[in-house]
Amino acid sequence: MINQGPVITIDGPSGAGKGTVSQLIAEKLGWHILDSGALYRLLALAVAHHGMSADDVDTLKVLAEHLDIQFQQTEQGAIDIVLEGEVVTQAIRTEEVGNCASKLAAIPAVREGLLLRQRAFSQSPGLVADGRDMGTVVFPSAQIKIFLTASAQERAQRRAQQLQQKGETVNLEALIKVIEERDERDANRAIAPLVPAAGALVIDSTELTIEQVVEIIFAEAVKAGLV
Ligand SMILES: Nc1ncnc2c1ncn2[C@@H]1O[C@H](COP(=O)(O)OP(=O)(O)OP(=O)(O)O)[C@@H](O)[C@H]1O
Ligand SMILES: Nc1ccn([C@@H]2O[C@H](COP(=O)(O)O)[C@@H](O)[C@H]2O)c(=O)n1
Repeated sequence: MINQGPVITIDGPSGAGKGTVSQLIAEKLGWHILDSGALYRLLALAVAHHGMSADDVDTLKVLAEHLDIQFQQTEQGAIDIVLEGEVVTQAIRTEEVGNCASKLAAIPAVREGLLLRQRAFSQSPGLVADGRDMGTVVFPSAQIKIFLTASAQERAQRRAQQLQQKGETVNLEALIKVIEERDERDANRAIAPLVPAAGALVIDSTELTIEQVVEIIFAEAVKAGLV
């Protein structure tokens, strides 16, 4: 693997705060960011758009390798995610797309198809990589490995708040069930299951604020001489 700079991996279950924390750490360090879940979500959307079958694993692998994706900076400094020419930044964030992504993510050919694309994000001055297998499979030599978790109840409440802010109606019990199902599938699949990487620092954020989590990880970066 060509490593173009240091890597901090942040793995963990859905809603643990990986994306939020990765963004803040990357901003603080001036590093690149990889939201690997977005790649699985984009693939799920592309599969639906093309009416493809999840059984056709050879075609899925080719699609994963060649998926036409762009991350475009907007004038406001946000990132637009573009799939095959269409802005899908919001469309990929639904629980339905997350669930389809999680089903595709259990297929070895899909993971192989996305592997090199993910590694290509490792560029100077450094990368913060958020996902499920960043520390175990994609960047096993990462300088810092974090496993960020929180109780399913807390994660569902955070997700509910997020959805309510977007004007969506939420059934908390149903959301907990969906989150637990996704956890179960991600943690028990045969390939690249969601487990803490060897040597990972496990952070349970159930009782922590976003700022406290960022502080802990930043302190690790200082300790490792990355800052
Ligand atoms: N420690 C925290 N305390 C309170 N809210 C938090 C905390 N961490 C994250 N959140 C909030 O929880 C929600 C989910 O966070 P985020 O999207 O970062 O999770 P995630 O782990 O990336 O989830 P996914 O894997 O599904 O993308 C966001 O609204 C975020 O602001
Ligand atoms: N490294 C990864 C990242 C994600 N997945 C799968 O994609 C689903 C959606 O991810 P989000 O982080 O955007 O919620 C997730 O449930 C995983 O099944 C993965 O397998 N590996």
